[in-house]
Amino acid sequence: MASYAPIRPGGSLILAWQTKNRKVLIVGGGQVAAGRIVSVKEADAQVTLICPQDGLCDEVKHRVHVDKVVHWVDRCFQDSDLDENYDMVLTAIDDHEESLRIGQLCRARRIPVNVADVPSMCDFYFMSQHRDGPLQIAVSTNGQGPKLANMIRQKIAASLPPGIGETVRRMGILRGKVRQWDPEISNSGPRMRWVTKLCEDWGWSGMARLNTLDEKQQDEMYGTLQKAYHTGEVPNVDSVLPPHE
Ligand SMILES: C[C@@]1(CC(=O)O)c2cc3[nH]c(cc4nc(cc5[nH]c(cc(n2)[C@H]1CCC(=O)O)[C@@](C)(CC(=O)O)[C@@H]5CCC(=O)O)C(CC(=O)O)=C4CCC(=O)O)c(CCC(=O)O)c3CC(=O)O
Ligand SMILES: NC(=O)C1=CN([C@@H]2O[C@H](COP(=O)(O)OP(=O)(O)OC[C@H]3O[C@@H](n4cnc5c(N)ncnc54)[C@H](O)[C@@H]3O)[C@@H](O)[C@H]2O)C=CC1
Repeated sequence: MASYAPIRPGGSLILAWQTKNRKVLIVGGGQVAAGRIVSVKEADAQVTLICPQDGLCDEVKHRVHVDKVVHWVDRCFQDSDLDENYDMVLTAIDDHEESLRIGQLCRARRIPVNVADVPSMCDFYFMSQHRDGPLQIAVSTNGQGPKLANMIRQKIAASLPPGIGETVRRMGILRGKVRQWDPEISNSGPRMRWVTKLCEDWGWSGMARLNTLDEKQQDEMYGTLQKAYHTGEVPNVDSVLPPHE
C-alpha cells in the first residue's frame, strides 16, 4: 500500500485572494485601518472607508486626501452601509461591542469579514507579508503570535537573494513564451515538464541571471530556448545567459 502524508487538521486555508476591482469596506480610521488600506489597495480592490473626521490618523488622511485611493465617508458605521454589496468587510475600531455587532451583521449576510479585535469573528486573518514585485511571502501564526509572525517574516525576507522579485517576474515572461511556442491546450504536460526541468537545472542562481539581460539578449535567449523546447532539452545555463558578474 502506498503511504500518503497525514492530514493535520486545525490550520487555515491559505490562498492568494484575487480582489482586483472588488468592493471592500473598511470601518475605522486608526493605525490598523491604515495597514488594511495598504493591504487591499496593493491587491487592487475598490475601497470605501467609513470613519468620522476626528478619528482619522495621519496615514489614513494621507491615503484619503493625497493618494486619493479610498472613497471616504465622514461618519460612524450604519447598518444600511451593508446594503452596498461589499465583497469583504474589515473593521478596525476601538468600540468592542460595535465591532462584534458589525461582525455578526456581516455573518448574517454571508459577507467575508475581518474584525481586528475579535479573532473568533474573523472569517480570515491578515498575515505578515513580504512583497517584492509579483513575489509575496506571508506568515501566519493563526492568531497565536502576531508580533512573532512579523519577526519570522523579517527573518525569512532577510534570507532571500536580492532581485528575487525581478527573477520571478522574468520567469513569468518566460512561461508566457513557452505557451506561445506551444499553445496547444492539451500540451500542458510537456510545457510543465520543460519549465520544471529548466528551474531545476538552472537553479536559483541560474534563474537570477535572467535579471541581467537587456531586451536584445533576452530575444536571443528566447530564440535558443524555443528551438531547444521543441527537442525537449533545456540548454545549459552558461550557453544562453551571460555569466554572473
Ligand atoms: C488574529 C489576527 C486578526 C487580524 O487582524 O487579521 C490579529 C489579532 C490581533 N492582533 C493584536 C495585536 C497585535 N497585532 C500586531 C500586528 C499584526 N497583526 C496581524 C494579524 C493578526 N492580528 C491576525 C492573526 C495573525 C497571525 O497570528 O498570524 C499582522 C500579522 C497582519 C496585519 O494586521 O496586517 C500584523 C503584523 C504585520 C506585519 O508586521 O507585517 C501587533 C504588533 C504590531 O502592531 O507591531 C500586535 C501587538 C503585539 C502582539 O499581540 O503580538 C491583537 C490585540 C491583542 C490584545 O489586545 O492584547 C489582536 C486581537 C486578539 O488577539 O484578540
Ligand atoms: N488585528 C491587529 O493586527 C490589531 C488589532 N488591534 C485592535 O484593532 C482595533 C483598532 O486599532 P487602532 O487602529 O489602533 O485603533 P484607534 O483607536 O487608533 O482607531 C479606532 C478608530 O475607529 C474609529 N471608530 C470608532 N467607532 C467607529 C464606528 N462606529 N464607525 C466608524 N469608525 C469608528 C475611530 O474614529 C478611530 O478612527 C482596536 O480594537 C485594537 O485593539 C490593535 C492592534 C493590532
